[in-house]
Amino acid sequence: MQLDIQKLGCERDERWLFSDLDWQINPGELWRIEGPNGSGKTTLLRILSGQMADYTGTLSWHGEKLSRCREAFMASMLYIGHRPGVKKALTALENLDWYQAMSTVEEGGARARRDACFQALEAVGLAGFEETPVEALSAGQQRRVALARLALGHQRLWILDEPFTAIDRDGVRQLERWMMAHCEAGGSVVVTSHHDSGELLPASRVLRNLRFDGQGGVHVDC
Ligand SMILES: Nc1ncnc2c1ncn2[C@@H]1O[C@H](COP(=O)(O)OP(=O)(O)OP(=O)(O)O)[C@@H](O)[C@H]1O
Repeated sequence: MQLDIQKLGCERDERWLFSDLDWQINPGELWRIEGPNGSGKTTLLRILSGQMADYTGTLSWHGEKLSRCREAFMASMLYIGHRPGVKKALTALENLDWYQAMSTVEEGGARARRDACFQALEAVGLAGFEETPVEALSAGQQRRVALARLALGHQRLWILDEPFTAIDRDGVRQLERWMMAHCEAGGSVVVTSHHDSGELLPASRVLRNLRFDGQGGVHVDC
């Protein structure tokens, strides 16, 4: 087991968004989180990714309470929020290089790190835009800079909030392929999307669904 969620609950403005949620995220599973606006999808992802502590219940990572293994958990998890989360004054390459420097153990030095960033930008279709300031990129390209972190990363658990936003059809398919390949290689993905979940995911054997009904109820695929 990877992430074990027991009796999870979150109250906002005197309304329980969800309560008593029991759920397990195992290696090889791709969880699609669905639900109406305001039902609590982003809140759930913020809790899972360790950004929000205002909840009831217990989260465990590989059998250990998250509060006791936070550092190991944060090193194993990649969160990309619904905003691109990139620094607009920096170039695409500088953004990725900075992210790499912050998040990984130095392997092979600065040159190897830079080469990996070039490859990641190429993988998301941004070859030739490496030295472009992010503020001069389109919304979809900015999102692609953020998603390039998936190509760099070594994290087992991906938590992605609305990653398809502003991405064109080819980009959506590519991202779907990455997510499925990640799970088939033993990783896990949790993803929210208002997008009709593309074309590839619905047929994937790794797909599971968690649905908010908008009235405090959550339905988890078995
Ligand atoms: N910082 C906050 N303080 C208080 N309430 C908040 C805060 N952030 C979100 N909420 C409330 O929590 C509820 C759930 O918000 P959340 O963003 O999790 O929903 P969502 O399902 O992701 O919605 P959407 O589909 O619109 O992105 C909303 O009613 C929202 O008003």
